[in-house]
Amino acid sequence: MIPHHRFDGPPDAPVVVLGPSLGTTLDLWEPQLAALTRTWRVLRYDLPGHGGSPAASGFTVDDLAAGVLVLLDRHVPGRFSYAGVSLGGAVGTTLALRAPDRVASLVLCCTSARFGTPESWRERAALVRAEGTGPLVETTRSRWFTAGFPGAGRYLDMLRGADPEGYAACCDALAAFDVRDRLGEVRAPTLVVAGAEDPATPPAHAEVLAGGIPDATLLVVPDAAHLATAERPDVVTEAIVRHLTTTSRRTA
Ligand SMILES: O=C(O)CCC(=O)CC(=O)O
Repeated sequence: MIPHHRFDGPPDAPVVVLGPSLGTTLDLWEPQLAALTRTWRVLRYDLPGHGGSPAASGFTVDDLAAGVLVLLDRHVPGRFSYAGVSLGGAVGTTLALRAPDRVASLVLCCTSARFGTPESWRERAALVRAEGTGPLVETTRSRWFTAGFPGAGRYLDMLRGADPEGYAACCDALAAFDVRDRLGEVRAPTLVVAGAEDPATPPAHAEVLAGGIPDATLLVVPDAAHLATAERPDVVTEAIVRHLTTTSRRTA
């Protein structure tokens, strides 16, 4: 399952892979692109049924990570850094567990070692299989952004554009994801970012990640909900650049 993807930035620069969240496309990372491509070759990818990736069913987060690794093996055989939001962050944690020698540095944004109950994800998957993503849009607005954030529209359009089966299959993958007992195995230096007002993956989830990963630091971003990278790029982009710069010097 090789995802639709896009490279930006200098071809010879060190690589950072950017993973999107459920319901968004690789354009989620547009606010960070200019800053990151000054130093890194940026590889962004789409989840199944999102953006340019065809829909698929019956996959796990581990399968998503395997697809990213196949993509990297084709284009970037060495080490890489990785930053992911939510489901994209779960893919990053999985890559750090599967390929510890490859992941030089990790950024986990608004994500979790376990995302709520499997039942809640199965219910969401069933709703979307029956009715599409339309019924989710207004409740998602208040999970993704704090009230009054003016830039929500383009991100909610990504959700509206997601293929129902692809979205539902990602929910199934989240239902089965639980790496709480494996966080101590993550070797990559990790920045954990939480939105202070994120109801989907609240700061308590970030505290579990930062407490369990041996070399982790935690940043809680004020005035941000689930898509903190989009709502507070002023804070988050600078933190990601600083972390990648510092840790790639330490580990390259
Ligand atoms: O955003 C994700 O990748 C998973 C968590 C989620 O779906 C947040 C939400 O829309 O409620």
